[in-house]
Amino acid sequence: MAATVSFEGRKPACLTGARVMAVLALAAWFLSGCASTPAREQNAFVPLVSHMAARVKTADQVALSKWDSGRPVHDPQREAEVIAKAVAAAPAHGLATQDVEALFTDQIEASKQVQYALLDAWKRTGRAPAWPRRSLSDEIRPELDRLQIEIMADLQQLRPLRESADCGALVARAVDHVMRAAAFEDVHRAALDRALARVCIGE
Ligand SMILES: C=C(O[C@@H]1C=C(C(=O)O)C=C[C@H]1O)C(=O)O
Repeated sequence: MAATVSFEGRKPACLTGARVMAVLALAAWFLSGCASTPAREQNAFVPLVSHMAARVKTADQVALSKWDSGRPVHDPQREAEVIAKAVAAAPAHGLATQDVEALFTDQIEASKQVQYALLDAWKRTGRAPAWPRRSLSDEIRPELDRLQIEIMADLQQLRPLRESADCGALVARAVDHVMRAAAFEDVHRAALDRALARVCIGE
């Protein structure tokens, strides 16, 4: 046999049964660890973080629409509407109006952070990407309204956990999970951190 010939009849020390078993066990342990990583990341904050990330990502389309229309990033009337709608829905979700006002102020700030960053980048090159255009009033804002409803429902579910000692760590892990799954860019990640600023209570 080739192996016998090449080792001149001696069984190589590195191929003892015990060592083979040890290597296999190590591989199984390593693979089981890899396979279970995403499951561990499925903590209770993942839905909220996903919806907030989707809201942050929508800012790409908002920025593009504003590039085309020349409208300012900051629209105080729309912001007041967004916050008023969320605050009106707060009692039905068992949430304090001040809490909801703070959380949606953060969502809006996060959106503007992305918009300013993208518009600046486009100004530097003198052009915006050739993405398909979507209407701000008929498509993008209604999508933001839908995400607002999802975010409110998530917040209702998370009420006790938001006050727990490990809230910050759970949120941070959820961010990592969502960012990896969606392959977002640095600008979105920074804005998502901004959006999440007041999710944990009593930090
Ligand atoms: C998203 C927009 O841009 C800004 C961000 C808003 C938001 O995140 O809801 C609201 C108004 C604007 O200040 C928009 O104009 O619709």
